Amino acid sequence: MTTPPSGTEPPKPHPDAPAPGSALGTHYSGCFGCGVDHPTGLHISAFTPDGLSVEAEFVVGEPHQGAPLLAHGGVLATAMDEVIGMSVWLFRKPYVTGRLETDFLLPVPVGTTLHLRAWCNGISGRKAYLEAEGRIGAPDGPVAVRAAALFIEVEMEHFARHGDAEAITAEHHDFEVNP
Ligand SMILES: CCCCCCCCCCCC(=O)SCCNC(=O)CCNC(=O)[C@H](O)C(C)(C)COP(=O)(O)OP(=O)(O)OC[C@H]1O[C@@H](n2cnc3c(N)ncnc32)[C@H](O)[C@@H]1OP(=O)(O)O
Repeated sequence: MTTPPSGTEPPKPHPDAPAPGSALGTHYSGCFGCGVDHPTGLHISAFTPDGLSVEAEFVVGEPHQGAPLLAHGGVLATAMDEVIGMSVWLFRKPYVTGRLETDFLLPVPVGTTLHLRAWCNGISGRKAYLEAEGRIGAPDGPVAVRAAALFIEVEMEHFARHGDAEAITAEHHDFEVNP
């Protein structure tokens, strides 16, 4: 379910994608994954090396523990969901996570810098097929976490109908919500 149908081409950068090397802002200041105003969130900040994929560093801290001095798997899955969500946002359409598969390959001690990377393998209709990995200590370090995801394209109206329309219009002036 997270593998693109055969024949699906890898996507090309959107004409309005950020330039290679650009930092990516938060999609919502209150987001648990990337929100700058979230009091206890992961505060992931990322950049795109090529307008197609996303890279970020996440330092595992004491608030992220499951077992003593080891990262909680759910926190790591959240970090993967976040960088994958950032990468699909590069295609300039709103998507939500439909399915997220996560493999935990190595324990991740508190104090570790996880080097995260997310990319898209293909888009077919409303479905985007994405992957991510988290490597310990360096961009070419050992892979500790791997994820595969199916994201589903929605209308901006999805967030207004199920969430907070005013917060969306306040932070997304480039989208028309509930015209
Ligand atoms: C302001 C900020 C902006 C930007 C905001 C960016 C936020 C990013 C945040 C990080 C990412 C998140 O955590 S997002 C939050 C977590 N996710 C959610 O809350 C999503 C909750 N689920 C839903 O709202 C819904 O189930 C949807 C939208 C995913 C799908 O509902 P729908 O629109 O009615 O469409 P539906 O017909 O059911 O599905 C469309 C196609 O996808 C397939 N499909 C759907 N779900 C799945 C699934 N889990 N596994 C496999 N396949 C699936 C269906 O079989 C179908 O295939 P076919 O029959 O066409 O072949």
